[in-house]
Amino acid sequence: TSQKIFTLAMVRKTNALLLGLKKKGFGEGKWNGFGGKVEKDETISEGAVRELEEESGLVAKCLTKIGILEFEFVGDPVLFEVHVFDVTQYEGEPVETEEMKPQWFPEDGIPYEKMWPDDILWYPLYLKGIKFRGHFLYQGYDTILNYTLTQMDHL
Ligand SMILES: CN1CCN(c2cc(NC3CC3)nc(N)n2)CC1
Repeated sequence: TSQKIFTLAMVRKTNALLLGLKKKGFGEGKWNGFGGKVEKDETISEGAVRELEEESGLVAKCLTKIGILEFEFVGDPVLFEVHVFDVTQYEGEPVETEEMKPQWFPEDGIPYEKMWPDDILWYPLYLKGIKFRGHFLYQGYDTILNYTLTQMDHL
């Protein structure tokens, strides 16, 4: 199988999480962190910083790798590998862009029903500061056939 590397930056402040409503493309209509593809000439974290600024206007000053999520789709040989980062120090205020409409959510008010089905499984670990590696087998884009989610001490 081939692997496509993506980034996902989760921006947090005291008891609140910044999510963006994806306005077009993959994941349209879902709330999510900010991210995209990693270009050939950049590291994964450089890609995460670039996508966060492109999609939200925020400039990450400090980001921590907190998870790796692998997504497999029945019948599709391409494996998605999503590198998840926690951003606690940033410059600027979130702005709506062509891609994303940003909104702060309280940690106990995450709109899971309007997010990818895997989020409700790994967000609780993320919000407790637990680093994780997960592998999800999807059938289509709405059904998780099975998954593994493992706590990691170092990423
Ligand atoms: C550039 N993006 C970043 C976010 N990303 C995903 C995917 C995902 N589930 C996969 C079944 C699709 N779940 C979350 N939370 N994010 C896809 C690629």
